[in-house]
Amino acid sequence: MNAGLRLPTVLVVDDEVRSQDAMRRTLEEDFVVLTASGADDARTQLERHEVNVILCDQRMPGLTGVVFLKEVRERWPDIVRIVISGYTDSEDIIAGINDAGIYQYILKPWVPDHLLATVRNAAEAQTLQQETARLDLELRTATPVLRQRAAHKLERARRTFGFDRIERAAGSPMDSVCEMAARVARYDLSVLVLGESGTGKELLARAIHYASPRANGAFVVENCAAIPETLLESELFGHKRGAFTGAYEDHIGLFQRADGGTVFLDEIGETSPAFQVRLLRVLQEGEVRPVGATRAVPVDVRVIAATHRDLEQRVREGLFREDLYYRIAGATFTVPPLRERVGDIEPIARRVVDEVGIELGRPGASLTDEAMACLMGYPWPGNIRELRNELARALALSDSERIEAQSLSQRVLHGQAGLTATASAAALPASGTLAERLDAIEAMVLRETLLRHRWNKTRAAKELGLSRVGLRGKMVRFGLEG
Ligand SMILES: Nc1ncnc2c1ncn2[C@@H]1O[C@H](COP(=O)(O)OP(=O)(O)OP(=O)(O)O)[C@@H](O)[C@H]1O
Repeated sequence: MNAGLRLPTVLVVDDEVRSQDAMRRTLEEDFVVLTASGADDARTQLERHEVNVILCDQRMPGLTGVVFLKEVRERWPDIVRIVISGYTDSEDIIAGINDAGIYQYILKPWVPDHLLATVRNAAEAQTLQQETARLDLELRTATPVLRQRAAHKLERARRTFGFDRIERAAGSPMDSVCEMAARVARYDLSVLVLGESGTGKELLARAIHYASPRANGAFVVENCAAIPETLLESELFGHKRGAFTGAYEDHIGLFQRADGGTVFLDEIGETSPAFQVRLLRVLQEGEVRPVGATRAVPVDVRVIAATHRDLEQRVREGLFREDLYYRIAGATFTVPPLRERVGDIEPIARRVVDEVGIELGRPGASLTDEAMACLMGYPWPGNIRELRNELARALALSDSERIEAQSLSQRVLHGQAGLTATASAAALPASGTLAERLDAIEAMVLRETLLRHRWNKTRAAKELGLSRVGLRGKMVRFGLEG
């Protein structure tokens, strides 16, 4: 161990002292280990120390680990979250995996080597982003060898978070969104990302950051709808000790922490007029004044905002300030819902199964063709987030590493939402030429019928009034395989 290096800090939250001790012994060579026996204790530790990784038991007095980690995600989004649980808790955890943004869950009884490897990987993922903030200096001042190393690290971050990370099929509507966004990324314009929940707005914002000259700086995320307004101001702009009850120490806000980088303000449409005034002032003046402070601090950040609302409509209704709207909407992108880009389902599902497989400790997981066909026949009102939850649940319930159609939930299995919604406006593609929209509907009907007939082409063709050869031709055209 090198005494000169600062070890990353892990906070272990467990009400059993024996488990705390066992984890401390496993981790203490590589990490500074803090412990807490419950949520209150953990909050105090998080307020006092800079924690890199949190390891939390799912069974806690008063609330579950996942619920607590959701709060941690909202208040301290940079901390990597790991939950430890018994097998019987898995349904709860799966339901909360995305909400709480859990990096991994570890099953009890845990094995020391596995626990240590998981926490090491988590800490590495966390430092990757922080390291990029230091690269700028390194790049400017370092020897050629160090400069090369810094450039290599930045390249790694770009690969992890860049436009290539946004899975899509060839010719997807996301191609033009990514192409335009990549162009805009180079300039210091504010960006507004519109789109339904779970469509990948944050992913697009991250890709813009890493394709921008600010890539060496931090990318910080704040969900404006997740915390009460007073806390939001203090989170973004910081506060001075004693500014309000509970402000025991000075707190540096996200704008200052992201100096030189990008702040992603999610759900901006939910903010109040009073908050909008404050934000507008910060953006106009390029400085923040922490709550309770007398002096303002200059900050240099690019703002990318996102909302699932129709923001122009909210401006017309007087719910969102017009001047702020024009300030944040330097360039606007709309991420289409998944049902309008059915072709993207396959590559996204493959990526998600890979990721979820690793998160659940089952790497190498895959989908049968029948399961994939079910995914493609369903309209995904909750978009990619719903797809992710569905696949995590299906993999957890599968006996093998290959997810069968039978492991999918009833609504996805029977394409029921797809079938009923085919007739409803909700599933109809809302953009594209008439021919493109009719194609999307035709593909959905074919998929659903084939699925019901378990890919028996003779029966599906009969029901649809097609010849077998005619059906085969359409299947090739729409890329449908049983
Ligand atoms: N094209 C894609 N390829 C792979 N994964 C994707 C893609 N789009 C979204 N995802 C994944 O889907 C999940 C939801 O994406 P993200 O959080 O970016 O959506 P969002 O629109 O910002 O959601 P919300 O509005 O609810 O905050 C994330 O896990 C993200 O990694």
